[in-house]
Amino acid sequence: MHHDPVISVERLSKTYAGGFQALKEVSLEIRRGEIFALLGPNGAGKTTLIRVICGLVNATSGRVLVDGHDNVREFRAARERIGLVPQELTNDAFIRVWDTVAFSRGLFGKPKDPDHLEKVLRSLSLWEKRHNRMITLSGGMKRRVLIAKALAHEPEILFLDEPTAGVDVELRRDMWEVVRQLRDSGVTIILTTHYIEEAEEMADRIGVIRGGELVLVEEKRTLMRQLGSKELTLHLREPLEAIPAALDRHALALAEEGHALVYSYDASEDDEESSGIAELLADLEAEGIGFKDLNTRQSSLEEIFVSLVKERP
Ligand SMILES: Nc1ncnc2c1ncn2[C@@H]1O[C@H](COP(=O)(O)OP(=O)(O)OP(=O)(O)O)[C@@H](O)[C@H]1O
Repeated sequence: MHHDPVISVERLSKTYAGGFQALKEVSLEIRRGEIFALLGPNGAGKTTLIRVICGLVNATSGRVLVDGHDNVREFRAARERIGLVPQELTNDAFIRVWDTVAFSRGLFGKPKDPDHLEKVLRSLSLWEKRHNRMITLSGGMKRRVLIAKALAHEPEILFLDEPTAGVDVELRRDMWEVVRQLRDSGVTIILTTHYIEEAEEMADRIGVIRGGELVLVEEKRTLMRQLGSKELTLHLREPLEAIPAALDRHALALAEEGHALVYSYDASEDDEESSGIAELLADLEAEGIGFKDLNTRQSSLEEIFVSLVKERP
């Protein structure tokens, strides 16, 4: 993957006609070939940001470059590089799959290219359904058709606005696989989601938007390493009133009214030696503190996200 930006968003602000400011000086670079997940609570501005980048809504200030093209002054050049999979399923119920996908390509003034459409439909496992009317398709198939429509004009960048909202777990996994294959074929993907699990599973980088502000942009791995800590909980045979001084050197806390000891350590130090667990267990034994059982857990992206969204300035 290269690190040259395929999209540059520069100090973008959007105030809607009623006076509501939906975006506040958002700056962001999307790297060519990555999967970028935009996370944020309801009303945070995710859809607004996508719509401004795609040129469907005008920014109040700031600018967007798509592959170096200003998305307002060079609208056509910018827009033809982008495919957008919208949130809602708004399709003519009686149109046939092939026709609706071909129509989408036509909207961009691209010449007919049955070979390309075949490739797209096959990659989405829609080839057998190409003569079907939309109304005869399952929800999952309909979503695939939306993706096929967005890919019909051969965009380099694909926006997916909550691609799996309201779909069952199986279909969600199925969509993830489709998105991964697209990325592997060289398409840059930007998706918005409410599902932390989705970002955790799919994204190379994650952006968190809150109240119109981009509060964080980070590599998923870095994020999980920096913020993800592991906890070891020991359920004690006898409750403790306080942590003995001999255990001071360990990062311990008492829980469950003295019935449990919670030890926190860095999740990136996964080997026994650097986690300090061996020393802790030795010290516990020396102190005569016995435990019934122990378990570990790692903070997930979900907790990281919740803490980010909660801690308002
Ligand atoms: N056309 C509009 N006129 C006025 N306000 C709007 C308009 N569109 C959106 N907003 C407001 O801007 C804010 C951001 O909306 P947006 O749809 O971008 O959020 P979102 O992060 O995509 O939310 P969700 O996750 O619910 O889809 C919301 O408070 C919304 O009410």
